[in-house]
Amino acid sequence: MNKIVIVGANHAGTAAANTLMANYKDAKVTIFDANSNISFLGCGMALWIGEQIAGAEGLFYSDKEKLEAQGAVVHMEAPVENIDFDRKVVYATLKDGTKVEESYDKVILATGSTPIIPNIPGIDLENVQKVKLYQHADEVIRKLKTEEIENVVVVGAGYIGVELAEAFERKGKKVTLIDIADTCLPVYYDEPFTNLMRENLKNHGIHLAFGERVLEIRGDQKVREVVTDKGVHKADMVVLSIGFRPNTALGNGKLELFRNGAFVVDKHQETSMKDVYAIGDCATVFDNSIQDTNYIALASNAVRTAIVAAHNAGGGTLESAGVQGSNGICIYDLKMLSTGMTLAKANVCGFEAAATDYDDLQKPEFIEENNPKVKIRIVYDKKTRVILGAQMASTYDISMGIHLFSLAIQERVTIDKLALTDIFFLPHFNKPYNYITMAALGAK
Ligand SMILES: Cc1cc2nc3c(=O)[nH]c(=O)nc-3n(C[C@H](O)[C@H](O)[C@H](O)COP(=O)(O)OP(=O)(O)OC[C@H]3O[C@@H](n4cnc5c(N)ncnc54)[C@H](O)[C@@H]3O)c2cc1C
Ligand SMILES: NC(=O)C1=CN([C@@H]2O[C@H](COP(=O)(O)OP(=O)(O)OC[C@H]3O[C@@H](n4cnc5c(N)ncnc54)[C@H](O)[C@@H]3O)[C@@H](O)[C@H]2O)C=CC1
Repeated sequence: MNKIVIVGANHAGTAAANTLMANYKDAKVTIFDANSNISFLGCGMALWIGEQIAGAEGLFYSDKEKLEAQGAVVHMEAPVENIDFDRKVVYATLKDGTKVEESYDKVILATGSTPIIPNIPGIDLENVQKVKLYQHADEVIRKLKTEEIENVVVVGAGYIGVELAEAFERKGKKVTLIDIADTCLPVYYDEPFTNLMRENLKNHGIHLAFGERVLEIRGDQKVREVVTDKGVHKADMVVLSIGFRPNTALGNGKLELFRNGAFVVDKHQETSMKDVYAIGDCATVFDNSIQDTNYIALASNAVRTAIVAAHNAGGGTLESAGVQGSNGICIYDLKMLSTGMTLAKANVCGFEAAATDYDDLQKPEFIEENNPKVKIRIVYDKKTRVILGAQMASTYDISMGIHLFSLAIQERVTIDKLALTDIFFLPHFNKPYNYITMAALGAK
């Protein structure tokens, strides 16, 4: 028997448990999670808040019962308080207060992340909201139902902030979106693309306050305004979305940490200590675009890293292929996708990088319906010609295209090889001179 304890059972922990129980019959899996629910798809939070879906029911895909039906022992509302890595024992408190000690052969840490909370005055005022868990979204929705929430200020115009700004606007709120950077989504896109999203948000009446540093949140008991270095914004609710911080307190000085505090793992998802694995938002990833260790908090990475860890902890051998941080967003029908590095980031990282851009229609001009504009940028290394990143935007569903670039970065394909890659043509779908080919051919 191989005793495996999984700490944290959201996307990463659940995927690890499923993989173990499907493939390793001798694995005795015990799971602890501090929360009362698991598998909440945060990606559906904006759709739920903006009432684009009927409710939250469909945003869960697993629970204690499903995991137990496969053979796991699952403790919910049972925070793990300490791990003795030398004795290989996990210490937790169960819901009824019972203290338990669970020994293991292998432990998988899937403790995820928590939202970063800025250290500014007024942060504890009523109606200053975090947005990570199901409970957070539920609370926001309950408060939105009251008449008193008219002005919503979203701090952080990354993926969560932009998605929630749309959701609040759909609910008829006056929305201000603040970012310390001078644009939205700066982590994922270069200026030609962030400009598209900026215009999109502005055209839907969202007030943009980019390049502003939040100094203070003011109110009586409840929040009333947000003060930045450039002005004051009225606020009945403030939503904080300035990124995630990995939850790694259980490492307790024993495990090597990355610069942001994430558990450093190798390509088997093993931490600096043997038989201790870490997956999902609490761990690092190998980023193929920079060819180095990085931190990229995504549910997609959580699932993949979990599969790798589960096979290695279960007794098999599986190496991660690394990741490119591929991602996408859809705001009022504008779809944007990116993978790897932006040009700006590549240059900051010391690459001699260049970008090749192409704007076109999705299909030949003679297709008069459902034929929107598309925009693409491919970032490559001028010296090696290796593709480093790609960005795409359209109101057309071009999302499958970004996977090609994800694989290209993973496999270190050059821009010249991509230019000659066999890309099919059918007018119902695309052009004979496909924009991917055209952008690649345009590389200097
Ligand atoms: C609003 C929103 C939208 C998002 N949209 C997307 C998207 O579209 N695409 C995408 O790829 N990603 C998206 N993400 C990111 C994605 O949700 C995270 O990357 C993902 O949740 C990471 O999963 P995880 O299991 O590693 O960590 P978490 O989801 O953080 O789960 C960690 C689990 O560990 C438990 N835990 C922590 N400490 C302990 C302890 N000491 N003892 C016991 N249990 C513990 C917690 O209770 C929790 O259940 C979104 C996130 C949010 C908030
Ligand atoms: N569609 C998707 O794939 C989604 C992915 N996610 C993931 O969840 C994680 C967390 O998302 P976010 O919180 O949106 O992080 P993020 O990293 O996407 O964006 C954070 C934003 O906050 C800004 N910021 C940082 N400090 C600030 C400050 N003090 N004041 C004002 N602005 C500040 C940054 O400039 C950045 O624009 C990310 O890894 C993200 O990729 C979240 C939602 C959707």
